[in-house]
Amino acid sequence: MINVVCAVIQDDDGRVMACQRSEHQSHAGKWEFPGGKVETGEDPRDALRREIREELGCEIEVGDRLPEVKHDYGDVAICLIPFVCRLGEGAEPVPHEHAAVRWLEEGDFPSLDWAEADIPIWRHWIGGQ
Ligand SMILES: Nc1nc2c([nH]c(=O)n2[C@@H]2O[C@H](COP(=O)(O)OP(=O)(O)OP(=O)(O)O)[C@@H](O)[C@H]2O)c(=O)[nH]1
Repeated sequence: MINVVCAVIQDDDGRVMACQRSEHQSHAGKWEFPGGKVETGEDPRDALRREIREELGCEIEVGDRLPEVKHDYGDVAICLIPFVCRLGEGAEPVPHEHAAVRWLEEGDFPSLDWAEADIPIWRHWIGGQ
């Protein structure tokens, strides 16, 4: 089981950032929350800040942890750990690895083709809003 952290980044209008995996990544074309694998011994929040710097070239403020989702893709099983986040002061995210970035309103979530592990996360998110 691989621990993967992801960021539910909220803006001031309550919209949330979603990223589309690019064609040279696994699960190409699927939408996800930005993040990545936690390295051995790494604090999950530090891992998330590191991944967001790599993927979006910016700083985030990492807040509350949301319920994790365990999902077996067959070739790999992950434990996906989401955190509620905000962009850092003056941050301007630029996708370095993803094919696209979108800011979603509540009604937008069901229309995207999500990575399977992410579906319980956004359902929990919009259920709690
Ligand atoms: N970052 C991220 N990864 C996710 C999410 N949902 C989900 O199933 N994953 C999966 O978790 C795994 C680890 O993510 P990663 O971004 O570090 O993967 P990677 O491209 O470096 O490695 P990989 O291509 O070998 O899988 C991938 O298999 C990815 O598809 C998510 O919301 N965010």
